[in-house]
Amino acid sequence: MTTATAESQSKQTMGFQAEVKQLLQLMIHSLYSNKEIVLRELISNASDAADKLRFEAISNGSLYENDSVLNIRISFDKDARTLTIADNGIGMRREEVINNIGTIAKSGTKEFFQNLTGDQAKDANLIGQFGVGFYSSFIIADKVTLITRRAGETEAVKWESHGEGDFTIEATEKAGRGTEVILHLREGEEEFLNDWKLKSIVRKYSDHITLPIVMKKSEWKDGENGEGGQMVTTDEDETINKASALWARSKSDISEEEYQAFYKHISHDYENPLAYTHSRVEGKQEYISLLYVPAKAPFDLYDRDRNQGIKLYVKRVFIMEDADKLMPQYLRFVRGVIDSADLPLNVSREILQDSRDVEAIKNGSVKKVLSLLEEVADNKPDDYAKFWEQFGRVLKEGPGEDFANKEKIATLLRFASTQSDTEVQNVSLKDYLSRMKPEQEVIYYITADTFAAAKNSPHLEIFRKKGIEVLLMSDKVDEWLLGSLTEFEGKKLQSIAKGDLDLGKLEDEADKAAQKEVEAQAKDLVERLKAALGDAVKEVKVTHRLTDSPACLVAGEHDLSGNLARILKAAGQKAPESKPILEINPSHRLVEKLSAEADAARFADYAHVLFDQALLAEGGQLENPASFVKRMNSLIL
Ligand SMILES: Nc1ncnc2c1ncn2[C@@H]1O[C@H](COP(=O)(O)OP(=O)(O)OP(=O)(O)O)[C@@H](O)[C@H]1O
Repeated sequence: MTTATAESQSKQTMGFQAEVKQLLQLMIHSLYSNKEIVLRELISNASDAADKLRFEAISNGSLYENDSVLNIRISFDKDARTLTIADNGIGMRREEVINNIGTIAKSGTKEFFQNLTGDQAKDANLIGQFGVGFYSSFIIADKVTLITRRAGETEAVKWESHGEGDFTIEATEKAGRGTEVILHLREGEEEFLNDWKLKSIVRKYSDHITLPIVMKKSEWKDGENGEGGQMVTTDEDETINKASALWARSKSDISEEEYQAFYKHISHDYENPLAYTHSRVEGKQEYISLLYVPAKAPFDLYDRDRNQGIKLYVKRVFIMEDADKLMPQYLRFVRGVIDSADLPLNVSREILQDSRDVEAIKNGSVKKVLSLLEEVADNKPDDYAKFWEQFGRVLKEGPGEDFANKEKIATLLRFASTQSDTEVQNVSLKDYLSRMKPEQEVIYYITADTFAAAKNSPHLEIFRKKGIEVLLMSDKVDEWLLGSLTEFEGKKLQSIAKGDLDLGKLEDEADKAAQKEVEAQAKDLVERLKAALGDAVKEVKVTHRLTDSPACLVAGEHDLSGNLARILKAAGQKAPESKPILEINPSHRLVEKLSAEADAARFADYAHVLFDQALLAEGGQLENPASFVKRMNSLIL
């Protein structure tokens, strides 16, 4: 990944990975107005390094090297124009420095770069989500020196770069373990050499960091001989943040701003969260959870390999960040902290996997998030609409994944419907039930590849005529959802494009008698069509659903819908072969014309065209488009 050109045994110059170069350029330009984040990012890294040391030291106490009071120290040197952020955390070995600081090893890097638009405001937001981390240093520094020693090792490493194309790396000495980042400030960045200003930035961004952030105290010194006084730095240390785990504090002591700042710290998001829930659970399992729902979906929401989301702590000690064990996939957008009082400190990923305690914590946390969403849906519908737009498609994975909470998730789902006929998904199943006709027994829906195909589907004709609402489903995940969500509050969900259409009590006896009569009259035609279409269809029937279109295709009651079969095929999966049923509308002029056609060859052409059109109307693809065109032409001429 990096190209090494050895300059000497001890000092090497190496090129940044191409993506790093690109990111550096972009970042310096688009985040320039956001300089303060540099401190936030570097403090955050220092705090992670301390967490890692604490965790490793559980099994190897000697890593503390007689220095177990962990902290972060910030200092500046006005004359040298440097700002230094130092920690006594885990530190890095030479290869770690090269791998961590010279390359971007994150999942989703490619998607990230593809998403950049060149629009500064939009890109700044994306870069924020991606997490600029250490590289943000170059927003305010034209040279960065990093000196680090891994806990337990003797050799230290010095890394240095101007943030352009390359960096140097060489061996050095460092007494204490941990990392020191020295920013050589750019011209015009003097505010970072101001004691008061630095402290106010640190307080703003890092109050919730659990480590003490220490700076030298400064005090006012009067001038001598009547000259003006000035602030001078003393030798005394001062802790400038609250340094307590925010989630462990009592709710009433935490301000809205602190909750928001903490969210930004753990999520690297620029925006405030949409909602959060903070609770202390006591009883069999004791734990604290502070869980946030973001306002915006991250660019890698659909990347199933991402493992971030929930940080697990045991008695304030950071253990790991592993969304999988603590949140189900369908809630993978949730960010936050879970701090258990019962799990062993040396808990490993394997233990987490099988732990009943962890399962209980997970179940409890899922309930909290679902209740939070319910609360937002009930009390802040505009916020819920925003949530749905960002995460609705992910939540739709829920009923298939989380059987125990199926009903609860179902009440949170929103759909587009024929009620408003717009693409906006804002109809809940409860709304639907409340609008159902008194005689209506099931919830009707249609699935299609696109919203337009669903909305314009011929299958809807009878429903529109009778004023019966139908849910319009066109997200890919809808088919998966409908596989597990088959009823809601005792009412079955029924596809209007599958099986025989039985409108039950929505039809009166006169309707049914008229239908029977049409069927009897079309019996001959149906037989001729079956013979002409042969294997292409499972059956031919007189429709019940169409009023304006000549024909439509319907899947058998127990067959896959045409839409699902196409999704599976596109995904390269084998779908069970099932032939569609062709339903015809004998009162349509085209069908009348077909019925009157005595010439067998022309009749067959009409029959195939009718079938192919019905397939096209529902978003399907013709097996043999050329023969469709040929037939159409022969009929036109
Ligand atoms: N002070 C530090 N001590 C030890 N390791 C560090 C330190 N700073 C950075 N690193 C290492 O360098 C890696 C890259 O840091 P960087 O800030 O670029 O990204 P990150 O922290 O992994 O991601 P993000 O900032 O998006 O959370 C870190 O994951 C960590 O392994």
